[in-house]
Amino acid sequence: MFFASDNASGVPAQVLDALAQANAGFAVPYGNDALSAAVRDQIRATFEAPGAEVFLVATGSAANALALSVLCPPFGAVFCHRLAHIEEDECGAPEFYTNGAKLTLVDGADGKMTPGALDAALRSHGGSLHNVQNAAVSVTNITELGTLYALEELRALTDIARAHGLPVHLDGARFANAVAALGCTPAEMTWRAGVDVVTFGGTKNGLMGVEAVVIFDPARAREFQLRRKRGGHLFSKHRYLAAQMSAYLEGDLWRDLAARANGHAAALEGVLRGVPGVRLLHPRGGNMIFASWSAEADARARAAGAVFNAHDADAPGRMAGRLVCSWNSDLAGIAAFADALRGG
Ligand SMILES: Cc1ncc(COP(=O)(O)O)c(C=O)c1O
Ligand SMILES: C[C@@H](O)[C@H](N)C(=O)O
Repeated sequence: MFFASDNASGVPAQVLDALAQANAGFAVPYGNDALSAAVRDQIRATFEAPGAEVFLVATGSAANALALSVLCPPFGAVFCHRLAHIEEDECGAPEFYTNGAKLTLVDGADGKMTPGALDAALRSHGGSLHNVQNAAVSVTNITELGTLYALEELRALTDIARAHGLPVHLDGARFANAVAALGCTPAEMTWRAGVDVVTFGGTKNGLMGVEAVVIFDPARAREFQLRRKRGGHLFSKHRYLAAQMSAYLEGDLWRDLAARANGHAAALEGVLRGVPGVRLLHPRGGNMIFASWSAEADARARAAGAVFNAHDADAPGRMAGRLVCSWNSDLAGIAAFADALRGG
């Protein structure tokens, strides 16, 4: 019954095997080794973007903050949902790595910006010398509330950004879960949908700690390279990041792992719908569910060993939780969780 986060999941054997294989002998450092070069090519092929530049880092926050630093100047503003991870959970890293840019927050139900709200925010900001200048738009898919932007919804936002002359960053910490849910290709959810820079997440989907920043405009790549080094995020023993990512891409393991995590969440959703008093708070887009229940049910579940993050409830006296499923969640734990909520 461990639903705290997909950051808590283990690493599949294929990835551990790849690390062991990459451990043989010596390899030149800092990403100049053959395996790192091969992985960059593998990612370009996965995204159908032969001209893209690819950079591996070890955390999603570093990926986001460094990506935004090449899109937004210190006097700029990044427009994002008010619950965006870059706003809520990165301790000011985007503001730090952009040397002071602001995050301008946009509202929208279920963690999703609407084109109208984004356009209104862009029109009402940055109009004069006295304002921070509108500089970029950031979208998360799967969102922080576990919901999903359809391709046409994503395109509607990027069209608004383009109309205002702004680039788009996609926080893809759960990119694989979104692609698996949409049944689309990586290209269709990125450059073909108007995204300029994407973080291709691996850590939540089974890797030990690797995220790939994919920059579709190579003109921005040199600055990213320098900022990654200056920020202390250029791994010297880079082959171990590359080995994880190589296994992840091999045979589309990344899609399979995400489909499994999404499948476990679908099973959990199905069971929860049958538990009296449980309310689902947002449409499930992938591997995360937000739901509420009585205080008594919450106490029973936690006493039974369920581990999950508390969330704002939908009514006084009720409790709520974020339930995150991983590639290696187990169906027995899902059933036990529902039984604990139900009370027997
Ligand atoms: C939507 C989203 N973006 C980015 C991150 C950042 O990842 P990290 O915790 O590796 O910095 C997370 C973390 O889980 C996340 O949920
Ligand atoms: C910080 C926390 O939200 C983390 N990003 C997670 O999704 O578990």
